[in-house]
Amino acid sequence: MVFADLEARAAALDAADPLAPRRGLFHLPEGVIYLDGNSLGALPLSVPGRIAAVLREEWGEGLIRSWNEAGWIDLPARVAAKIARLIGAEPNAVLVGDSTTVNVFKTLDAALRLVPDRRVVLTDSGNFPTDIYAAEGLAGLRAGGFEIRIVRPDEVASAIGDDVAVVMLTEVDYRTGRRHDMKAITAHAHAAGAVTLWDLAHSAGALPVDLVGAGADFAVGCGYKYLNGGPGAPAFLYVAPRHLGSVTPALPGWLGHAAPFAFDLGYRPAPGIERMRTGTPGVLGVAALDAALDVFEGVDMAVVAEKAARLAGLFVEGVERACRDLVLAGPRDPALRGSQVSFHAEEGYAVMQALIARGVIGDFRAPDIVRFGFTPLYVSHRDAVRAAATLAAVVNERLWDEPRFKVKAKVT
Ligand SMILES: Cc1ncc(COP(=O)(O)O)c(C=O)c1O
Ligand SMILES: Nc1c(O)cccc1C(=O)C[C@H](N)C(=O)O
Repeated sequence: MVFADLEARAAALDAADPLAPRRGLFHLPEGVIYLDGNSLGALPLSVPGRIAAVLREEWGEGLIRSWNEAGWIDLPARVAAKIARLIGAEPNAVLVGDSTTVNVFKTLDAALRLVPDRRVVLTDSGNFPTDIYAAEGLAGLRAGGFEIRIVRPDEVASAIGDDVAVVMLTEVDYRTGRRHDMKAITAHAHAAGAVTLWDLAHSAGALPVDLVGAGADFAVGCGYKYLNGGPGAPAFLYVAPRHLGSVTPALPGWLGHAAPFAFDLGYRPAPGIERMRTGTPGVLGVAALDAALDVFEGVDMAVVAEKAARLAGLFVEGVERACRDLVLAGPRDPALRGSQVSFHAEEGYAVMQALIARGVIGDFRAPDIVRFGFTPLYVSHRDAVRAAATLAAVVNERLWDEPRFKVKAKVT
């Protein structure tokens, strides 16, 4: 076997892995090595039963009474508190709901209102496009608009000048895995009189995040990636408590009112983070996310990050040893990246399809990136080594060179 030594090392690491028992909390299809939890997390086994109970008992039997009797009305806040622990936020500073894109729009608007005399939103070319689209949409609605200045990721710190109102960044680059230094950039932004908005889509549930320690102002993130809330799961947003009193939502809604059931015609914001709520939360999605988040109970995110670094390290070592044609995209140092690694690959789309056909699921990102997410709660060290061996075989033996692997699907 090509990787006999790596296999032996992986087996020893698995045997000593404190997170290994967590794998049993997930449904994982037979014969699949799942390295795409950075796009859609795997299904926690607790979710189907919880959804069935919400449907049959709470909705079916309880009907409208369940808002009070099953606690639907407080459920988003309970879920938000679970997420808050994972991202180093104050428990009352996170709101669960809407999509990440909507939350970018809402928090960016709130951030800009804090710095009314400036007209630049600084971001980088590694940001996920939806954040920039949402900013463009907002710019079109605000009197006088604002400039969206896009620089290279390595230029961000030096580009924070005294005209910048908001530094809006995704902490972990969705393509390369490169990770920004949140604390340093936030300090830099504050020194220049700007505020920060962090997209944690590829951070929350993958890495230790410390919003309070970094002094972050605003943040958003996804529920369906490392938080395993299921396709289209509710997203979240964060507003630092020091800003909450002065933040008014761009799209106020009745459930964000100080007294929703007074049905006043005039809007008065709720005192806390609830003021950012636009409308009724999707209870089914929030309940699924609630059950899913239990897999993190008692988990130390520092231990998750250490395992992620070992998994990715084994994978990169295996791929680079066996396969000269693949070039690492993004940082080699685990301290500088998130929980994923990517390679530049010629015919990357077909390579990924051939890999998926052999039971190793990652994804492809244009123009030439094959991307692998390592979710330490359910990926083993052996998985990482076997995935590397399968990828090397696909590339070295040109197993991707079949017409069926070149047909582009609607969703990649
Ligand atoms: C960094 C980042 N932000 C935002 C999104 C989009 O989030 P949503 O589909 O919840 O709007 C994604 C992925 O789709 C992402 O990777
Ligand atoms: N949200 C997705 C979807 O509905 C279908 C396919 C992929 C996604 C993703 O989340 C993509 C992801 N943000 C990325 O990093 O590429």
